[in-house]
Amino acid sequence: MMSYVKKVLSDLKEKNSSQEEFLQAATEILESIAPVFEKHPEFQENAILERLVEPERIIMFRVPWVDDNGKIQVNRGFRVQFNSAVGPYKGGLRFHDSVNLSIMKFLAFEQILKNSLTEMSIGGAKGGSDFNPKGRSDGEVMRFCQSFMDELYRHIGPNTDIPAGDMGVGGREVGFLFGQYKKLVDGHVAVLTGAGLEFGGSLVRKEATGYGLIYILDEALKMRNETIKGKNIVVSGSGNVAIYAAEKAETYGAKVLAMCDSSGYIYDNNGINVDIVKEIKEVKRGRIKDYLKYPNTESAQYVEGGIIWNVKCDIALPCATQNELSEESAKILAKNNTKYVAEGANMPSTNEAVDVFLKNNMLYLPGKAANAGGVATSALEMAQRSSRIQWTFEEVDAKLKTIMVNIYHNIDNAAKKYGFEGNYVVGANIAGFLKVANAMLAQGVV
Ligand SMILES: NC(=O)c1ccc[n+]([C@@H]2O[C@H](COP(=O)([O-])OP(=O)(O)OC[C@H]3O[C@@H](n4cnc5c(N)ncnc54)[C@H](O)[C@@H]3O)[C@@H](O)[C@H]2O)c1
Repeated sequence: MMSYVKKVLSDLKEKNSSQEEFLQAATEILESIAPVFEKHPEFQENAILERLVEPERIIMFRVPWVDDNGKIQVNRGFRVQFNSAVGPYKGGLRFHDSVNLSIMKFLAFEQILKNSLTEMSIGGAKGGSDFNPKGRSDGEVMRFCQSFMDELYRHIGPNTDIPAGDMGVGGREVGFLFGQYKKLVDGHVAVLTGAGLEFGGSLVRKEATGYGLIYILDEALKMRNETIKGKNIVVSGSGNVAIYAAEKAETYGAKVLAMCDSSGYIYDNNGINVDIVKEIKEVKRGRIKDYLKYPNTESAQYVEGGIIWNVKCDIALPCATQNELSEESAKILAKNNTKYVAEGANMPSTNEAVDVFLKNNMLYLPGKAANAGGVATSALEMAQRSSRIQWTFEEVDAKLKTIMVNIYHNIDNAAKKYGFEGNYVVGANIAGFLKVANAMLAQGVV
């Protein structure tokens, strides 16, 4: 059934020739689910793939705002509402200068399958802007968020589309976005997750993606009679996902040797103090090299512009951004005898890097499964808001853990069922796809 996949992919490439990241994600996903079409000819008969690769709706809009010097700035806003077969559109907003339509589409496409894997009845979307909050004042970020919402509000709602945070969009930005939405619709509506605890947010949401990554990794290791305890870990990034992955890994008895930002990485053979990284990134909004200015960090070094994957480790956790781990870096990991790679970020490893992991029999947990804890906890936030109940930290954390353990077994079983035992690219894509495809089939040609 590769011919069906090939045909859809070649049409897709022709129509979207400049959308590199989107084509990269689509190629990985479609090629890995090819075995499904032998067992399910009804999917081809009903043009499920042709429909799946075309977003239901894309919104692009102008975001004008005034900076602190009184100068007018113009950014571009996006919302890709890719698939609502399983539930209302759900997916984060990214504010970063690299944002473009290709990146939005790849993220939204991945999100469809990820959300399906959570088993929480949410469809796939993504949005954002080429605005970068880094170096901007709170006032500038607020005015940008207000202008962004002035357009976005008419396209979202608690039963249609519920955005959340992503890179560059944390608690501060969600607060400003929600404030403007509430004013425009005159209602305290649950339309953004990642909300502050004072206005409908959920405990554990902030920690969820990073914690979830460690929970699924822990389960995968347990199944191999291994533990996280005593392992050396490298975590790329130093943002929301990276910080809480590092924090949880340390409580499980691992040592985090290195973390980074887009300028360079810090390295400490005695283990990174995650509380300092939290202070730098969450409070000071500074750079990772500031780590060395803190007390008791004498054994740490900062490597400007270096590739973090050169640091020898047992476990690699890419938690920064797409395509941050190249084929060359994957070969270095393999040479250094790294046995486990679990992705906190979305598509951080290139398709060639993934081939290296699989060829070297490394355990590889792809982002759409391994970082699904964030969106799953967003769905738990929605459940709490609609029932007007607030669960305790322990309750939400326990549910998150159960979800991650279930995802692991779900992708493991799907891989086995289709004859690809231990290949979680195949396992995650097939398990995620089947639910969406069956929902689309049931709903007719819409
Ligand atoms: N926040 C979530 O709940 C969530 C959920 C699932 C997936 N993700 C994904 O995780 C990744 C990180 O998101 P986040 O929410 O932690 O964002 P964030 O903005 O909090 O942090 C991003 C981090 O990546 C670093 N970074 C960016 N570009 C880099 C580069 N080229 N090289 C090295 N470092 C770089 C930044 O310095 C920062 O430390 C993204 O791929 C995002 O889509 C996030």
